[in-house]
Amino acid sequence: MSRDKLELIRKSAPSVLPSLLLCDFGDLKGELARLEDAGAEVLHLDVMDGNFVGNLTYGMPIVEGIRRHSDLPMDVHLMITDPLAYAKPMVDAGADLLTFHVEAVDDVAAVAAQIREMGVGVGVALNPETPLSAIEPCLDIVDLALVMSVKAGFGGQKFNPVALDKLRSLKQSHPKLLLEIDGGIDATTIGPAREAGCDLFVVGSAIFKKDDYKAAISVLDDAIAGVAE
Ligand SMILES: O=C(CO)[C@@H](O)[C@H](O)COP(=O)(O)O
Ligand SMILES: [Co+2]
Repeated sequence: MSRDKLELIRKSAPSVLPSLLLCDFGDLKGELARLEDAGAEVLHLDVMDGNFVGNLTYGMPIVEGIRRHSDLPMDVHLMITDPLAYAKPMVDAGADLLTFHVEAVDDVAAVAAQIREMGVGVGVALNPETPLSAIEPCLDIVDLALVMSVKAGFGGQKFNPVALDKLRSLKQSHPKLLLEIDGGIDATTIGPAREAGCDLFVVGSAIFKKDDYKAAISVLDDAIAGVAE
C-alpha cells in the first residue's frame, strides 16, 4: 500500500485500463496473464454493492486475489453506498487508487481527505446526470476525476457524450488533475475523449468481447495516438 503505484498510473497516461467486470472470473489468473501480455499497465476493478447501483460484483477477496497474481496498479472504482466503510479494507486488499462516487456521500471533501490519509491515490467519480459543481469542493484534494460516460452499474452501455464537455471543463480548470473516462469506450469514442483532455480510458466490452486482447488494446492505443497533442 503506497502512493508509488499512483505514480505508475500517472506515468502510464494516456493509457487503456481494462475493466475486469466482463472478464472470465473462472480463469482470473489466465485473464491477468493475457492482459499483462496484451500490454495493460493498470487494472480497473468495479466494486458494486447492489445498493448504490443495481448490480453486485465483488469485494476484498477478489481484489486480494488479483493482487496475488499481478503487480499491476489497481484502480478500484467503488460503486457503493458507504465508501468509507470499505476504503481501509480495500487498501489492505491491495488497492492503489480508490475512487468513490460523489452521489454516495454527503461531504465529498471530507471523504476524499480521509481516503487520502490512508496512503493511496484518491479519485472522485460522477455519473452523467451529476453536474461538475458537485465535485468542485474536493478537486484540490483528489488525484483523479472519473467522468462516467454511462450511468454506473453495468458494462456494455452506450457512450453518453455529456462526459466530453465535463472533461474539457475539468482540463481547463484543473490541468494537473488526472482525468479518467468510463463507459462505452471503444475505437470510435476513445479519440473524442482524448481530444477532450482525458488521460485514462476504462474499457470493458471493447476488450473482453474480443478474442485477441492485444489486438483490441492496440486498436485503442492507435486511436489515442492518432489524436494530436
Ligand atoms: O464502471 C463501469 C460500469 O459501471 C465500467 O468500468 C464498465 O465495466 C465499463 O464497461 P464498458 O462500458 O466498457 O463495456
Ligand atoms: Co468502472
